[in-house]
Amino acid sequence: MSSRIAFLKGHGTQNDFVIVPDPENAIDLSPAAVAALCDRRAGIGGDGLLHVVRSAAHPEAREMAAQAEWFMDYRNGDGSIAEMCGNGVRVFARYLQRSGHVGEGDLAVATRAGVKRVHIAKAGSDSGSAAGDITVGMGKAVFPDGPAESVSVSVGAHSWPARNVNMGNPHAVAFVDDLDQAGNLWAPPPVAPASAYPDGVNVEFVVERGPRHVAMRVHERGAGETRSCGTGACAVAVAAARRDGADPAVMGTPATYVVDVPGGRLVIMERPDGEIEMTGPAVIVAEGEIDAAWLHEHVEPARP
Ligand SMILES: N[C@@H](CCC[C@H](N)C(=O)O)C(=O)O
Repeated sequence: MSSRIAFLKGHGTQNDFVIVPDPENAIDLSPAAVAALCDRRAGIGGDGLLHVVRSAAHPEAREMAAQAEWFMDYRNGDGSIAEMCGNGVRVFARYLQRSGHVGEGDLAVATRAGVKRVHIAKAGSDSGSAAGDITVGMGKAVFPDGPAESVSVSVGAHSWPARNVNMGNPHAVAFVDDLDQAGNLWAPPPVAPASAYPDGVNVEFVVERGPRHVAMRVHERGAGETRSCGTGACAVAVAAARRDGADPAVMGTPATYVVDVPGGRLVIMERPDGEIEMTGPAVIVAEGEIDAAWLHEHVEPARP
């Protein structure tokens, strides 16, 4: 291992990530090392980490290498692995663009939830965002228990019915009267039955803001309360649509929802075939070098 490891820091609607470019998958990023890098006081700080690896060089992505050159090896801030990160994939694409690996336009990114199609808008176009927004084909939402509210979410003595929505990763979406009712979301709010989520769950609290316009707060599995969650915003948009009686498959037209998060705004469109597109910003804010000796202290020793 060299004595310095390059990193960048970026965010999408303030869901922030440490980015570690490692094309040949040569860096030992143990859960402890990831947690150390994401620590906001003793490390760089981030809700999660984007390990940028060539698909051909990663055992979990090799089969996708023909479709997508790059694999987003996503880790939560506590070091755990997640299947997918919607804000992360936009920031991942922005990194690839900034580093010259790809240009504006279309690209494919391999993730643990399959290959995602990404479109990087031309700078200054479309949304008026200086860097150009990024749109991601997020796939279809799955309702493991059907579209009705099948689980419940609690905060203190208060409990709400919630929808179980899977966007590659698990979500529980609860509509509340006021986002303050969610209280402090650093600890995971209890979700029942726990058996609905054997691997843990991301929990979204949602209020209506207007026609096809909602706002949310989120507790992210493996990170605590974050300022945004892209997969969560998609889960919220489809849950809101079903609540409004808007099913694009039945209507034959897309349903578009604006989802406000504490860190900004995401626009989610569900097509009649169920495919969901998410559009939002992605920003690289810094780059630097990690002292490899410091990181090495956090790498778990190999077991005999
Ligand atoms: N912030 C992400 C989701 C990251 C993974 C999540 N915490 C999980 O464990 O499933 C997003 O933007 O989607």
